[in-house]
Amino acid sequence: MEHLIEIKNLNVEFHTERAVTKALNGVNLTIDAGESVGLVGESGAGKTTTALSMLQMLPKPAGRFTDGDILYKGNSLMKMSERKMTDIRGNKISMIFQNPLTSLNPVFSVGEQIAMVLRRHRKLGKKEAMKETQRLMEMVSIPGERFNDYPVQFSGGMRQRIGIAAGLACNTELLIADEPTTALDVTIQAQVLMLLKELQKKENTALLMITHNLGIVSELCEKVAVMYGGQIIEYGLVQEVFANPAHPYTVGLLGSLPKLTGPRDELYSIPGTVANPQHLPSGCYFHPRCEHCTQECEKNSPKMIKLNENHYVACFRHM
Ligand SMILES: Nc1ncnc2c1ncn2[C@@H]1O[C@H](COP(=O)(O)OP(=O)(O)OP(=O)(O)O)[C@@H](O)[C@H]1O
Repeated sequence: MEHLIEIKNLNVEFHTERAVTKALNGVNLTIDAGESVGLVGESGAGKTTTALSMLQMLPKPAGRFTDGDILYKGNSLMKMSERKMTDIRGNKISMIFQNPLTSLNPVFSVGEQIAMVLRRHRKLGKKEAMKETQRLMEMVSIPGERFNDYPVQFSGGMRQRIGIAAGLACNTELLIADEPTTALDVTIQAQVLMLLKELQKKENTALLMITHNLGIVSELCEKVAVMYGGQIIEYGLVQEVFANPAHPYTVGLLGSLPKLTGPRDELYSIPGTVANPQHLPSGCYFHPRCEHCTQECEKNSPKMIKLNENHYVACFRHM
């Protein structure tokens, strides 16, 4: 079956006057139609860079693809003309950001902004676009009469729901949500996430959920990809990976979650600091923090291996 998205050995660097940051170091990931995938890992692991690469929106001139490819339904995004890419961006692949105020333009009403997307990508006329915008706003429980209100007139939770409506405006095939609820308080967070899940299922949109929050992944996603040092080091069905984490880093991430039931253990935190992408270690990037580290781990980089149909890991302990 053709994948909706196939990221193959993706390498991205950021070149600044001071340093070269190796943000992505051979990312491999597939997303199929309608599938929901959680992308997790500590700050700096390369999650946002992976997402921006899919939209060909790396900050320029610092961001550079140095190797690999991204296929959208079998076609290379790297080789695509800017015109075709503009059509895919915001139409087939959309992104919801952490703070929707930065992606919503303050000088246009929210209705106008969604309508603009519809007119451009779905070629709707003015009246049709307005009607469709109001339908979308109501789908995320914002009254259609608020079409002419400006972003500042909405609460944070409402703005994020508008972000979701805008993200889904064009029969989007893949919605990328980058920490979409961290700026919201917990009850509103839960509402926005439930809505996202509901709409994703209803519209059969694939979802890439970028988050630090493993609880969100277990609620919302079928699959999970764990990132470390610009690589995916464990991947599989959420139930399988969370029940039997195979990479010591994933074990650490899951161990650092507070338990709601049972005896209260000390909260575990992974020793050491996140790999520095300006000075990556030799061998397995996690080895300086790993309690199972051997000489092999210091020297060589582990390849991703299949543990079973639903579970893959890159760690010498499993080879
Ligand atoms: N425009 C840029 N210029 C230079 N370095 C950058 C730039 N954008 C990102 N980086 C670096 O690339 C690495 C990966 O960053 P990225 O934002 O993808 O991580 P992340 O996993 O999304 O982190 P977070 O969870 O904090 O958002 C980091 O070391 C970051 O400092």
